Amino acid sequence: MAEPTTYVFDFDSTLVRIETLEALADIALAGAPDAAAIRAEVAALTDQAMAGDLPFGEALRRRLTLLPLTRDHVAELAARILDEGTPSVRRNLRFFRENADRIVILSGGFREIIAPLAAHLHVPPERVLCNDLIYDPQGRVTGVEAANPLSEAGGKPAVIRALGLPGPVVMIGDGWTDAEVRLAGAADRFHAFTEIVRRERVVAAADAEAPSMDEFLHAEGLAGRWSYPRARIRILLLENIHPAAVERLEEAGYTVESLKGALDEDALIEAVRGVHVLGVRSKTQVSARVLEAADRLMALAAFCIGTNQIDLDAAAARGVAVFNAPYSNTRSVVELAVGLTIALLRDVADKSAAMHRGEWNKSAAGSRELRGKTLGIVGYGAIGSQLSVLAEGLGMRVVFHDLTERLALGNARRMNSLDALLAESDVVSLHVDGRTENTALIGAAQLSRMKEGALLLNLSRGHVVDVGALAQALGAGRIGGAAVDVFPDEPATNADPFDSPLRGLRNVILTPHIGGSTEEAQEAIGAFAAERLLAYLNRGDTTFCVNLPNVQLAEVDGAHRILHIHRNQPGVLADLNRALAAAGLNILGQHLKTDERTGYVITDVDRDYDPEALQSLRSVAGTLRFRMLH
Ligand SMILES: NC(=O)C1=CN([C@@H]2O[C@H](COP(=O)(O)OP(=O)(O)OC[C@H]3O[C@@H](n4cnc5c(N)ncnc54)[C@H](O)[C@@H]3O)[C@@H](O)[C@H]2O)C=CC1
Ligand SMILES: O=C(O)CCC(=O)C(=O)O
Repeated sequence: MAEPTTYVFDFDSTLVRIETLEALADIALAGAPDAAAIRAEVAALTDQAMAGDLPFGEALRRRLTLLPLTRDHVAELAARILDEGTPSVRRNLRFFRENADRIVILSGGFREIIAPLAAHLHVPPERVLCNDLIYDPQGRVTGVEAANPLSEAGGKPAVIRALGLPGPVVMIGDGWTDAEVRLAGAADRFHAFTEIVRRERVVAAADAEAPSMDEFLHAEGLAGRWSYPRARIRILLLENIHPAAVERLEEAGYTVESLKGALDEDALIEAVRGVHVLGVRSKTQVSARVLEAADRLMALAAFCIGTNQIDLDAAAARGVAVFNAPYSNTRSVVELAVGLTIALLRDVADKSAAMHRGEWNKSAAGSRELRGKTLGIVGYGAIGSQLSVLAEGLGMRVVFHDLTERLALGNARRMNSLDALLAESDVVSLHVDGRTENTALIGAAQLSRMKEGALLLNLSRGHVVDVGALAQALGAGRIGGAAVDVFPDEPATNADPFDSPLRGLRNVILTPHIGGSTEEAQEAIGAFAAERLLAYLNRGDTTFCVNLPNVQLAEVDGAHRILHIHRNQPGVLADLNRALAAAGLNILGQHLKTDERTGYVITDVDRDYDPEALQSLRSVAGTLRFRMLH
């Protein structure tokens, strides 16, 4: 039987994202007047040694001489070393724990710092090969044990050879001293680890480059041949999505590209090829043509509420899961609607513009209080119903109209028809969703049914109002004022021009689709939508998915998970289970959920199977998408 492979891991900038001596310098030099200069000198010496420009032993001694290090400083760094774990190491803890008997940690660093992380990874102390600090009686660091080969140049290959390992040796690290292990013949393969720092000379000397532990495990066949390193999963975010989302997705190991504006259909068709996850806001039209070109797309996120910009049916027909953030910006929209209502009732926008022109016009004519007026809310969903509560709190009477049965909050009254609502309201606020049937929901006929001088707010979608008809009604004085946040044709970026028949009209407040654009809302949306994407990518969870059956799933533990999305047609589950049985899979758990067009089957299986045999699952009739997680 072949002897098992030993995996030898460097520590600094490999298992942890720090360089120990630089982190110790920060602690030991805190508050010292020359701290920055000494810190820079320490970093320069580390770089020279790791790039192979300075012998390791000399660099180590010179750095230790520069620092007033004590036992307390070392203890302080050791206490927080688990927090410094490299991101891709932290998400692959299972690999370390399950293979601890095949792992060696090899480092020119210090035992006190490495030991806590080694214990966390279940690597036994005798497999931690590193330097030992020596202290004087006052606890000051005076150097390292000189007899240890790791304190000198060429130490790493010597130590590995001395182990006399019977099987192949694979080295992974970021520095020249790691490359030397392979160059000296003490390792059979060397992976240059570049997640934290990338050194050309080290990469050039390596058999392979590992931008993350996922890539290393994949290259070594350690995660199973079906696994796909997360860094190879490309996420494209458009329309200036909040950095909270980018950070969260990158931290989880995915490759994220973020663009400021929206893309038109042709540009998006080009951009979406090879992309696994697309994130948009309200302006990017994700049409059937775009989806057809999206050869790798698994998931799509609308970092907003509305999903009318996405062809949900076409996405479902390709097994592409679509998510949104249904609640994160609702409060922001409601607050703006309240503010705009007051501004319209008091003619604030025109009075302010006049003041800017140098005109003083103190008058109560036409200015009215909010209190006692009737607010008509069209669309009593998450936003409409929240507005209802706030408006009542401000003393308004509320009536609402919705197509579906909704619980009336407070004293709000349901109106059986839109016309009845229009006839009774002093202020009409639109909060319907952007379905196509809502095009021109408010046109000339509806405007003519509103009370003389009533106000109209549209913070829903541009096509819901016929803006030509609204401009006419405003010009004729039938409507007393309007606040419009959304438009049938919105510029794709801030650099593009805006035009509308509503421009220049009296008591009309125009805002550039900013109902949900508050810092709070954008951060909350970023975090929420990113979590939904991660739940889907990492465990197949479709909670809050708007176009596939919703299944809430826990993390897969001790099993492999097969995700199978198919057309909802008779016999798929039976065929799938026949194929699973033929592939020799032992099923540990299975969920099936369907809606009228799609079925979603999640099968957790024992890890012991032939991956090739799984290919047959792709040919089960009706299959739209098939994915393996482990
Ligand atoms: N201006 C902005 O920045 C923002 C705009 N929005 C828009 O606001 C819309 C509403 O958001 P939510 O309240 O969260 O959605 P929601 O889905 O919770 O509520 C929409 C309600 O409108 C009702 N509805 C749809 N068509 C109707 C019709 N013709 N007549 C009467 N009721 C109708 C639905 O039954 C539903 O109860 C979103 O779909 C989005 O288009 C959302 C956030 C920010
Ligand atoms: O600000 C955005 O991206 C769009 C907000 C919006 O309209 C929505 O959430 O549906």
